[in-house]
Amino acid sequence: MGPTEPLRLAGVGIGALNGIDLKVSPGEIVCLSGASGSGKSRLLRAVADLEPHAGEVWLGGQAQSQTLGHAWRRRVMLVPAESHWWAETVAEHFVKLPGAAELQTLGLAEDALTWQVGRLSTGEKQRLALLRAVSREPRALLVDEPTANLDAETGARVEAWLAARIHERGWPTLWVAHDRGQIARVGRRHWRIAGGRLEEVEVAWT
Ligand SMILES: Nc1ncnc2c1ncn2[C@@H]1O[C@H](COP(=O)(O)OP(=O)(O)OP(=O)(O)O)[C@@H](O)[C@H]1O
Repeated sequence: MGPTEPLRLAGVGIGALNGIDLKVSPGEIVCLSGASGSGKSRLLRAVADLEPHAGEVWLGGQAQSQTLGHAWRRRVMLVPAESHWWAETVAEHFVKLPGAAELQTLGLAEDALTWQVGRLSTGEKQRLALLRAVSREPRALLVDEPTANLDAETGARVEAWLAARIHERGWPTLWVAHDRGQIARVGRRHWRIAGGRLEEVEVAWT
């Protein structure tokens, strides 16, 4: 059983967004959408404490403002649209190496961990960055368009795998998505940023 702490945004303000109150329960996926440039990524960066912002973010009883940035991000883990890679090979970026079955589920070659980072395609980077984040056992997840660079079939696999991990581990999750089908499949709640405001949209169950 995973941790069971909610993630709570209390009066968060960044850029054009102000006074955002949002509670994400353990294992719950809240989808965020909005036009390009509306502030989705910045909001995730604020929740990850990567940009100065107004308001407070809570992970259970722990306040972001009372926690060192790196310790906070170890728990409230952001997987940005463009992942960062600093060492030469893929495996060096993992604290705990994923098994062959997990690589296969994500459509990755079984020797992908031995690869040089420089040869990774955009979609391979995206999948390996998700795997890396999940394998670090965070307490909450922030994912920015996790299937954006993938073909439909691989995207569907990654989506199902990620949603299953989130539910299994009990991570409260903010998931930036554009695809209505994806939002309906993974999210119980959907918030859209429009005109500098966050508004709740009814999730169309299919
Ligand atoms: N550090 C910053 N200071 C000021 N403005 C910024 C900063 N970072 C981003 N912005 C601006 O804030 C707005 C929101 O950016 P953000 O990256 O959050 O958009 P987004 O909704 O994620 O868009 P996309 O879907 O294109 O990724 C953009 O107009 C961007 O140029």
